[in-house]
Amino acid sequence: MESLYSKFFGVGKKVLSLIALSLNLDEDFFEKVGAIDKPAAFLRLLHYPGEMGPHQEICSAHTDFGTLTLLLTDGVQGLQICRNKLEEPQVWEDVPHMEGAFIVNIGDLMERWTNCLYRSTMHRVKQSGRERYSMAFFLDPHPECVVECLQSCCSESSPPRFAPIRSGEYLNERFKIQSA
Ligand SMILES: O=C(O)CCC(=O)C(=O)O
Ligand SMILES: [Fe+2]
Repeated sequence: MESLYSKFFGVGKKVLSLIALSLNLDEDFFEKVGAIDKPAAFLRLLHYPGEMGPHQEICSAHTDFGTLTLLLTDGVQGLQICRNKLEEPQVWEDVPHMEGAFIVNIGDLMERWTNCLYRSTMHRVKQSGRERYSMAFFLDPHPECVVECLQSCCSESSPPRFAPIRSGEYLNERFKIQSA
């Protein structure tokens, strides 16, 4: 489990360095500000039994709260994304399984950092009638990490949409709402 965690961590770090380069930042920017942190990053092992009652969605539509999420599934279909979460009605697309590939979901804190340049991915899991296993690795920043609009993501015509916030404060609030 330890080495699996380290592998996910390494891939997450690499993806974050590519995102940093795409934003004209140093490649280790997110690492330096505490966006990637042990043990804030955590791995969730998921098992969906084949028969889950009358509900169509076995994991309802949501965005993940943190920086990035890496997903590995056993290939059983069910995961869907909505490319434009603001559109009504929402349009859902199946995420095709690619052997050996990670699925990368952008989280809400990355959306805040980039002033919506990178939008957090709205996703859900629909029941397929088949048993399904997946692993989700959530890259959450250090609780003290302050998430504020990046210079390269705002301008006079596109001012910051979100106030700076400490990651711990933001995530606690989201978890509280989720479990209410
Ligand atoms: O099982 C999956 O494919 C997705 C799980 C998920 O979105 C989550 O745990 O946040
Ligand atoms: Fe999720």
